[in-house]
Amino acid sequence: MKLGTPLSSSALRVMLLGAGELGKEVAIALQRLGVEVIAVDRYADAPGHQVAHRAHVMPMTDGAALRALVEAERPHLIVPEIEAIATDMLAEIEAAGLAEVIPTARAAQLTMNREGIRRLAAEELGLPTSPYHFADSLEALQAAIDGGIGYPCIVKPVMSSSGKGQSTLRGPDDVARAWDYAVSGGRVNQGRVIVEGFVDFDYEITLLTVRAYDPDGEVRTHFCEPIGHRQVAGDYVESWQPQPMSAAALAESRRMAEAVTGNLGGRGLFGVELFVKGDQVWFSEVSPRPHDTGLVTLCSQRFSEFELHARAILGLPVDTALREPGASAVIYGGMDAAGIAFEGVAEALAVPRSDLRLFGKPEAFDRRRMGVAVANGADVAEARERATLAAGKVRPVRR
Ligand SMILES: Nc1ncnc2c1ncn2[C@@H]1O[C@H](COP(=O)(O)OP(=O)(O)OP(=O)(O)O)[C@@H](O)[C@H]1O
Ligand SMILES: NCC(=O)N[C@@H]1O[C@H](COP(=O)([O-])[O-])[C@@H](O)[C@H]1O
Ligand SMILES: [Mg+2]
Repeated sequence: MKLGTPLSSSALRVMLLGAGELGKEVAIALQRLGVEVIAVDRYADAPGHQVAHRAHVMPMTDGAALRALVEAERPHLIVPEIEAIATDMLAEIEAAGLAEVIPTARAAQLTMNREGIRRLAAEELGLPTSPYHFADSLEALQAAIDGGIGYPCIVKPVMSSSGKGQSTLRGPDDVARAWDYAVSGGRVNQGRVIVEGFVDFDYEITLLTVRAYDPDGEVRTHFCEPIGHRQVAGDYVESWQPQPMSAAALAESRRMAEAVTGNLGGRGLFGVELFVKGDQVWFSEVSPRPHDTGLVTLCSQRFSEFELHARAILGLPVDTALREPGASAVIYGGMDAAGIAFEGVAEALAVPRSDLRLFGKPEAFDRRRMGVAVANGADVAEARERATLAAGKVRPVRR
């Protein structure tokens, strides 16, 4: 893949489908390599729009509109960034040779919908997962729970992320509410949910896994150090790297990550989500792109997950080395308001070895992620303490 000069006839053009906080960092990494970046999202002034060469606003679930934009912009690479895209159209675009989809159109299709990736992992690859069932109605959901999934269990829309539409059910009284929330709260309403048996794990990790070309032209799989994280209501609030693990659990995690990313194919960085109890590991899901919990790599690795993704998709070599222990802590909007301001930033940055990203989202919601604090420490415990302290100093306020 030849790098050129942006905005000239030699430009290498990359289109990001989704331009949130993760896409913003990918755009910056690409721009540092002289790539022309076209950022697309469902709303105006998304974080990635603000750092791209061109910005477009459109419903990415509209296949015809997506194709028209690709034909107009002629990107060399299309990089999905969010779980709400007309992936069947991506397959058509790839088949027509209009652009290359990262990592592949098939991978985007399979991971965009929980059913695709879960059936692949559990039924084709034989990876251990939670027990699960899919349901198209409240009655079918109740029947699946009564038929073996039991309580506690977790219900999620088939197309969603960051915990949207997800609830934990403790008993029969919770079922109707969980169904209503799932069909109204997903990123795209498919009228279909997954119900999963609750896995009683000791801890959960994201294993960032990179498929990248070696100098000899072969695709090789590289692993980052495992990232531990804490989730509240299905959304990550804190992550750290490295997560200590037994040698057996780490080996099993890598085996499962290699199996699933190898099947999905293509090149780029993947976030493989795994649950761990002792030496036992369950596959949960995988993002074929940078992962929110991987924001910690902005401070903990020699190259962040965003730089690794950029390098891998451009066909360049990667280095997944940890630099030093680090942690990240999320800053939420804490209110519903547009054009908010941030107080306490100086105090946050006075925390030793800390840094901050404020994403610049035009509108805040109570539980919308608006920024993140990262910090290093002598060990993970110190890094976590600092990141959480720094995040807590930042106070979103109405202007
Ligand atoms: N079967 C399960 N058993 C126990 N905990 C679970 C289960 N499924 C999900 N969780 C918890 O909920 C979190 C979010 O679930 P999941 O990753 O499926 O949602 P998501 O909406 O795709 O989130 P994201 O996009 O942030 O990855 C998990 O990281 C885990 O903490
Ligand atoms: N877990 C997936 C994830 O973190 N995705 C990140 O959140 C953005 C959407 O945020 P928004 O809902 O605030 O617009 C996405 O665009 C992506 O950057
Ligand atoms: Mg997840």
